[in-house]
Amino acid sequence: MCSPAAVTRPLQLAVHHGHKRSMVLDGFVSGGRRFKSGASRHEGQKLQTTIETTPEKYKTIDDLHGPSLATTVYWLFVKGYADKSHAMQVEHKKLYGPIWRSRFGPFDVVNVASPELISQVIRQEGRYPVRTELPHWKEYRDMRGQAYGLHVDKGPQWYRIRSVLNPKMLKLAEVSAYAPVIHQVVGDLLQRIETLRLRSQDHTTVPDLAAELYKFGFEGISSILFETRLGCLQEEIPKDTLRFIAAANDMLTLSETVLFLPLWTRNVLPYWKRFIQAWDDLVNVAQRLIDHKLAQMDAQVLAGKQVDGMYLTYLLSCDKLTLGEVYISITELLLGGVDTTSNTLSWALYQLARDAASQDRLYREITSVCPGRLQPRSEDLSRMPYLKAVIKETLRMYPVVPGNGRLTVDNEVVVDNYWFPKKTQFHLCHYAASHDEAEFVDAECFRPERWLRGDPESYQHHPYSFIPFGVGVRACVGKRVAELEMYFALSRLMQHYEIQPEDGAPTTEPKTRTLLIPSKPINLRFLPRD
Ligand code: HEM
Repeated sequence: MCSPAAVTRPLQLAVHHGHKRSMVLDGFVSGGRRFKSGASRHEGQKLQTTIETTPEKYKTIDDLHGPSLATTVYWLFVKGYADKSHAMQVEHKKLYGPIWRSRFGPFDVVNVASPELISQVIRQEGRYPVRTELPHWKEYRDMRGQAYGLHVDKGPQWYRIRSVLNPKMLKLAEVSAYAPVIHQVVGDLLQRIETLRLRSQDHTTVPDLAAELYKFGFEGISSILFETRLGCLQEEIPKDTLRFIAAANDMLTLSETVLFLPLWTRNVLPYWKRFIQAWDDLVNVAQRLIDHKLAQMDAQVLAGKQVDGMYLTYLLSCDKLTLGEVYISITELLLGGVDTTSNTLSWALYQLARDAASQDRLYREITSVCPGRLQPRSEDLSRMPYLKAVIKETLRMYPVVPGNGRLTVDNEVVVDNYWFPKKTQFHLCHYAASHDEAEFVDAECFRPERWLRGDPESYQHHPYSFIPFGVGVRACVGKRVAELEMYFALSRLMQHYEIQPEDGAPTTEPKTRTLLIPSKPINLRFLPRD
């Protein structure tokens, strides 16, 4: 039961599964010890030395426990974890401990599920971290002679692209420039919610909220990336936009399927052809929108006018990427920015609807900072700690990317006294880490308060127990934009409506479809505030 009183239990800090030797990783003392609660546990102590022990003294990947192929098949298809791999992380951690090996056909993966071990992997990720190989994406790019982009390019080439994409995505001051366009899109979302609510039988219920928020996510990120509106939130969605939305969805859904299927199935089953078609549609629409912007910019230059704009204008005019790289980069940013933001918002609203006290506290904070339904500005957000805490707590409970990856490329690594060769695929179990009771007391309960500094219910946790956007140079490039979209959407929805679940609505569990999404439609009641 998620009772408020239970939160005050102090964090239990146990010595992590008997591993005592301190290890030097990437210049930081890491070791098996867990840090005591408080700031010091977050400060790795810099040392000059390197791993002193020779590989022979370590255990190897073959010493790791884990499910066999048959056991994995049993878990996935008999026990029903095929669409619950987030929950399988938790169960496997209980069975095998915080590090285990899974083999499934051609896949051979080392899972790490404690914050300490996740930090050990990340700290050895090198200068140009790689998440995983995407051979099917590369094959498509090669077929069409396209640029590789963020997900396929590696090493210095990846870093070059990433360095161009970063500044106007990750710097807070730069991202604030997108506030007006995000507010426009939030305005459309509010209208859409109002229309749907009034159209419902009880004039309050909006059915399948996640589907509406998906359109919001698509419109929001497109309006920044393409500097144009696509009309996703209109009653009649333009045909090209529908094709774009369908292509993004198909590509992401089919990406997993085609990776698992053997090559010979491509001539028999429809999936590979549909995967190619989805990519073609995606890139074609993106290309057309970008070419249109380019033509506008050329016209401005010819007319002797100043070329001004936002993200796309910057990418097209900075001369640091080829046009082909701009096409692919913008498409990849779009793919990263739709479901992630929208699903997080869906879960936040789902939890707030069920927790009147949290919703009330949030509403009071918003009205005190932005009275009379004033639109929040970027600078107002620093006075809205509870709003930020709500989003953090949502991402802790429902990390939309429930598992991340790191493929060791340049070096062998040592994790938890095991030595791993180059080309080892690690799976970082974000979900298991952020649901660990030792890190987050009453981990299954929604408690935004735990993120408030100075609040009696706040406490320290290991920094790697909560990394929903990843960390380091490869971390999410869209973090700042995602946060701005979610803060603005949530605060303005709260200004206009009190939200409630439908009467007798059952709890909605998450399921994994690469991302962590609701397993069934979320229908919520939107009651207008005075
Ligand atoms: C709630 C929202 C979001 C969450 C939780 C999220 C989470 C993540 C995570 C966990 C990664 C992997 C990081 C790593 O490997 O360390 C990632 C990568 C990425 N994300 Fe996001 N993301 C979100 C929103 C966005 C948005 C809005 C965009 C686009 C503007 C975006 C674009 C990307 C891209 C392009 C990458 C790959 C970066 C690279 O490989 O260099 N994401 N995201």
